[in-house]
Amino acid sequence: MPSFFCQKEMYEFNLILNSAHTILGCMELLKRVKGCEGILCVLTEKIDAQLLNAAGPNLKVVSTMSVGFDHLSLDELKKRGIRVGYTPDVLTDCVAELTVALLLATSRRLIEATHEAKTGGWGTWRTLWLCGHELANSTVGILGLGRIGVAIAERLKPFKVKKFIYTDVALRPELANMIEAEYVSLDELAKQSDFLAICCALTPETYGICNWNLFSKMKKNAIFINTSRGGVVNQEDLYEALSTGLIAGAGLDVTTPEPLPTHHPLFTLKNCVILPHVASASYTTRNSMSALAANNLLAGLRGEPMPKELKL
Ligand SMILES: O=C(O)C(=O)CO
Repeated sequence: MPSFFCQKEMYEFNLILNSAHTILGCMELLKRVKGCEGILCVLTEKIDAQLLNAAGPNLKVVSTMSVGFDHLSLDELKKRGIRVGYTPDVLTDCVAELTVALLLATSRRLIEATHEAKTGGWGTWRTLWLCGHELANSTVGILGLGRIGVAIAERLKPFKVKKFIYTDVALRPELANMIEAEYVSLDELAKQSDFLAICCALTPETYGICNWNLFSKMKKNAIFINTSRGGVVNQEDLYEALSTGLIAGAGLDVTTPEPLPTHHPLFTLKNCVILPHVASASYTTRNSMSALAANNLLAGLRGEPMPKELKL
């Protein structure tokens, strides 16, 4: 995990780098942050009251190499006057691209198909074998319309999608106009969507919002795609919806927990495609995220405006 902890000396910053490709244990992390002025973290590191107390009063800035910030206790950071940097925009294209790939892999059953081809299931050509659902003439719903939702819609439009609809805590007229998306209620989003892409941040309001209540209103042919955070989905309800044919399929890049244990029931379902949180995993994007996170950190340490600061 590329975490850095900074202590300012006379002219330079002293970097304490976790260069191991593992998450530091809680006790180790608490030990290492002591006295630091800045922390550069990734989304697996919980920045909560315990960690902030361990860091102590020198801490001025937390820079997360992620667009999501549900791993940060914002109230605690605000209370202590600690500035926060994050990495929006630089990953939008990459996440949108992966979302489209996951949507197609799920709706056209690509993982099942390659498995059949490899393992002898490929017999004579059969009329309905491995049939899926196509985007042409479909209605695509977006739950949480931000930059990423718009980028997904822009990429899906050439597939001849008939209509884009969205819901959010408020109307997003500027973004919606870019993709000619219509605002609907959450119920209507569930009822009308052939493809439902979840793009909202994980907040107390969105925690578990994709639950039986939502799935039970969806179409039987609907494909559910989540590249936001696992916490927005009630996974027991999703399992029930998928295994009983209430909806046609789900593609998940995010789960609860991560990694999802290999014995998890969702892994037993052919109509559930699960990826290990790789939406932003391109060399270009990860480089941009790292550079932005480092620049946010340095600006915060120097008391300068950050390239991307979260307003607390
Ligand atoms: O930046 C984030 O929040 C991610 O989830 C990276 O994919």
